[in-house]
Amino acid sequence: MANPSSLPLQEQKPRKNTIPRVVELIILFLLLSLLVYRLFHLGDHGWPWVLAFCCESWFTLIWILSLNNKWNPVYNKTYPERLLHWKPAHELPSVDMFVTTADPVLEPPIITVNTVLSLLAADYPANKLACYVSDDGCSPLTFHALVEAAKFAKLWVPFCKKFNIAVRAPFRYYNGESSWSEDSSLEFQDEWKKIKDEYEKLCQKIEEASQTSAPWDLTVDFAAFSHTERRNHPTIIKVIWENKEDLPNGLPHLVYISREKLPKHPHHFKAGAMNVLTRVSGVMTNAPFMLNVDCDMYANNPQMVLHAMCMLLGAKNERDSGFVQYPQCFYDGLKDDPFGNQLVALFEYPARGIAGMQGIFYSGTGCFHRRKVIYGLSPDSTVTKGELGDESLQNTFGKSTKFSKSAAQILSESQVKTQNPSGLSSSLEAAYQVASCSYEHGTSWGEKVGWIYGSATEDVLTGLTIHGRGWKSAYLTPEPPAFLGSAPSSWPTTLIQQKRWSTGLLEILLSPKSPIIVLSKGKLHFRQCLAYVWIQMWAVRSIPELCYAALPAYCIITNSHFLPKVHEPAKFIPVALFLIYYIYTLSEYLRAGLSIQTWWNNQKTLRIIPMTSWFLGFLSGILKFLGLSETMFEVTKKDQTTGADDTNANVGRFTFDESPVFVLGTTILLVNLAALALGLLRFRSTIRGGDGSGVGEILCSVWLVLCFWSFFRGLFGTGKYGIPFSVICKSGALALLFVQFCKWNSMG
Ligand SMILES: O=c1ccn([C@@H]2O[C@H](COP(=O)(O)OP(=O)(O)O[C@H]3O[C@H](CO)[C@@H](O)[C@H](O)[C@H]3O)[C@@H](O)[C@H]2O)c(=O)[nH]1
Ligand SMILES: [Mn+2]
Repeated sequence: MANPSSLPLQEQKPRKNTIPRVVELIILFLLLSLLVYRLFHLGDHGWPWVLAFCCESWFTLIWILSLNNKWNPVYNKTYPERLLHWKPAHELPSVDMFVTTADPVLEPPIITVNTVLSLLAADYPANKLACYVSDDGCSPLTFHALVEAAKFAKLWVPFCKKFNIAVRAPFRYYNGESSWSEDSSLEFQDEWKKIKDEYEKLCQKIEEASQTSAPWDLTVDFAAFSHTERRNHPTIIKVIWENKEDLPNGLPHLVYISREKLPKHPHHFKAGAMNVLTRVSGVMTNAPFMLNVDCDMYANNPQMVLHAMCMLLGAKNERDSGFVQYPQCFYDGLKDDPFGNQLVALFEYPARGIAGMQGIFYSGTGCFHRRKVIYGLSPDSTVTKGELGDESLQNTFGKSTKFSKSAAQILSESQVKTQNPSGLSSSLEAAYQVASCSYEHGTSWGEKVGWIYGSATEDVLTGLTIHGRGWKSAYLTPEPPAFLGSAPSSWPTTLIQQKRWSTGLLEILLSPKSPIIVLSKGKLHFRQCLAYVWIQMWAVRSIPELCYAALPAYCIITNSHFLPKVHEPAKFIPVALFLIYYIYTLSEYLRAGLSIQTWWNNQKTLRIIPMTSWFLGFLSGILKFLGLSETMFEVTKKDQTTGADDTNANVGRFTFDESPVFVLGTTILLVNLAALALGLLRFRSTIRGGDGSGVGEILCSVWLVLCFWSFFRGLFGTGKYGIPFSVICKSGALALLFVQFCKWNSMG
């Protein structure tokens, strides 16, 4: 038998992919044939033909990019049980765990508390872990909840470890009917009930505190919160719990941080919060690895640290695991993903393929970073004495001597553990210093080190910067999933989230940090660059999508055509494309274990989102580029349970509000309805052929109406299920304008 300590901690296996590849190439061939056909007939038709040609060229380009993404899918397997043979527990490296929260209303503290509890209970020596919570909401309620949570953790964590509980976020654990069977030991049953009671008390305390306006005594522990405003307050740092005796079976440190905020000062949203977390943890515990999660992403697999360590310590070459990313998965997802926001297919196909190149993108949560990578190191780079000099360090990392020392330790990879003989509180002064607004002034934070500023999708930008230095990243998909979060539970929230993402991604593409510029510096792989371009073009893709969607209606209204006629053999090209493409996507969904309904729901949203959210994202990205406005970060609302209550028929129903995204969507629907009405009036001549619009245009228009079916229902819905009257009016006016435009054009 092999010596267990010589077995690899991780393996990467390519995933067989022959049939999808062949189909992808067939689709590419068909797209190219369509383009050739169009080119040959360019002279015979008007501008709809030219526009169709442009759009289809674009779609072909996107197809090539997506083909590149999916070409070499890989699968990583990790062996946490071998890790313990490999290294005794007390030699495992430390990990600082970061949780960000920003708004006690949109992100109820009980959710953050559960995430924190799940992290504190991870299967890892407790004296190697520290948990830091950043609260951009500066909320005494969040702080209060965490203080109470720490008390509960003293029962919860030992209970989880003693009985090897699978799910360590109590709200999920106690959600199941009964988590024990008849033959569980009496001792277990007793503790189970006792702790369930305690958890209910905890929930009640937090609930009560959120009802009353100021239940806490602002004079004692909460004094720091008096006279604070969310956007204007000094730093607050509280060591809620400290593992003073350094016990491996104790409870990890728990620290609350609300960084300083001043009204006119740029705070860089989550990226700014992450940098403060990085620095405060640097002066306090300075672990070589950092895990970060959003407040709603609880650890669902207690071994997630061990799995990540297999990759971080077990990669043949350190450069192969600059960071380790777990997929974003969601709990209690609505049945059949009505809003298309559960991202399963995205994390199964493109993500796995990109993992086979330079590595998956950093996606903001469920990610382990090497601190030295975040501090700007390149793989194999050796740090010179000069760079470790005080002056150089302070220019890069700021004026705190304590922080500079900690950074020097990380950069020179000296194994000496930060000795904090007098405990975390001895670092408080330095912690306050590095969390202040002015600290980053004149340093490299947000530029070369830390989370990079300048995009609402700071995650993709930060990951790109890391790949740009030559690091690779690893994608881990253990079973059960490492982290689970809450997907937006409503349609407006989904569209707003997509808008933020597309804007943020476009911001990167248009900035000096764009992948194309990074590519020219030499360390970003070419195919990886294409993958970044693919995702960062989301917003831009709205334009050809909208144009192409306007074509069928335009042609029907003006009685012209942009598709081959029924009698032409060339008609088989679009028909084959349509059929093969949709069968291909359906097979992807089925292989990933998703339902046909999920596939169809996703296909619909894949048409709606680009034409609505991404288009608005495009506009705000361009405005920002022209310096006319600043982009914002609208925090996504988190619900504790979403689909759990299946008896409620309205769960997953589409709701609408007055947002411009709905004006766009409704307009597209109305235009197509108008076109179809006209087409029906002319139905007989349409069927007979001639040079006017034909069956193809009608079918396309019908298809669009099907894709926008939720909007169709919204026209007749009442209350929040109906599209607001003002939106219908605006859309009606826009639709009329479009019809009028078509008429002018056909006359001119
Ligand atoms: O000023 C801010 C704004 C947000 N956040 C936190 O950032 C996280 C993500 O915000 P959320 O509203 O949940 O956005 P999502 O769109 O769901 O987040 C995805 O997309 C973001 C980039 O747009 C990434 O940062 C996230 O990690 C990724 O999960 C949450 O923990 C927030 O508390 C802050 O700490 N400060
Ligand atoms: Mn989120």
